[in-house]
Amino acid sequence: MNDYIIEFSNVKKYFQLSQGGLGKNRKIVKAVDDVSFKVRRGATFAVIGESGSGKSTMAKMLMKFEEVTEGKILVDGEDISKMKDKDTLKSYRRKVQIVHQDPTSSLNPRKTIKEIIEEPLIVHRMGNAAERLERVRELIQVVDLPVSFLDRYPHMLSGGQKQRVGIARAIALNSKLIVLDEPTSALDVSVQSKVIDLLKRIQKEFNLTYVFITHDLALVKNFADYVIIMQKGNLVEEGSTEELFNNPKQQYTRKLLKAIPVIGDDEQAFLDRIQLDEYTISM
Ligand SMILES: Nc1ncnc2c1ncn2[C@@H]1O[C@H](COP(=O)(O)OP(=O)(O)OP(=O)(O)O)[C@@H](O)[C@H]1O
Repeated sequence: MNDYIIEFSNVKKYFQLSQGGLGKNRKIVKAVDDVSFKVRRGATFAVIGESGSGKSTMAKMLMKFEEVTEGKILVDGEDISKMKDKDTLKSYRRKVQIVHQDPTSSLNPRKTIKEIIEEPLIVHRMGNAAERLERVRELIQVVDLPVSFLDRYPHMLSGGQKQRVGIARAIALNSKLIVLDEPTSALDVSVQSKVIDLLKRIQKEFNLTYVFITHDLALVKNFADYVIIMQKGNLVEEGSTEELFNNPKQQYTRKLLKAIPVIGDDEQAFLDRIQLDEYTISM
């Protein structure tokens, strides 16, 4: 099997704006401009960049919510831009799932937790009702929530608990590739650490690859294996997390690293805890 689960080769995504100029003079936004990288299977691959640098556009292309303008994206060696028919797309979407930034807006408030986790199983016609219920019960326990939560509605859960539900839903179909779109930025620092612990544990358990989109460099340092830095649609630097933090080559990266806020006591405790969890079994 190929070591790399994702390969971006000279990927471009240009948006033509409907406003601003006519004909040839129509304005174009180069959201992603000639970007190439590879993501190793089982790794946590962080995509860092300021707002507007192209992170979400890359995730959308990976999930086939946007088409590439030029270039190639291979997933498991297959060129996803060639996937057009409904069935191929549907089976591709089983492979890649996303955990959204804000669990409050990403979980349907009118559905129970059981219905929310079960939804992808229904969409992909997995099992009968009894088998699905069995799977949902298993999933809620994987994310360390009690089975009794299945009858509750999202508003009855805390932010961290809701994000656990989002994670359970993302792994329901046994997808191996998960896009984490700022998965902890809407959570308190103490809750963040627990969600990161959970993500680390299930990554090992199910051999997941994470594409971790974030602004949070402090978190990247303790969570990611490999990092790319995006600026205005361009990939400006990449490397292993250690390499990049210890020896940044580009001025822009150095500027970003300098901008990591001085961390407060509870954040330091959070980072210490993450490091500690490398060596201990977390609950
Ligand atoms: N559908 C679209 N039409 C036109 N321009 C777009 C579209 N989607 C994104 N863009 C533009 O592409 C650029 C990259 O946007 P993108 O959302 O990928 O950045 P980002 O790094 O994810 O930002 P954020 O961290 O704020 O989510 C921005 O200039 C944005 O305005």
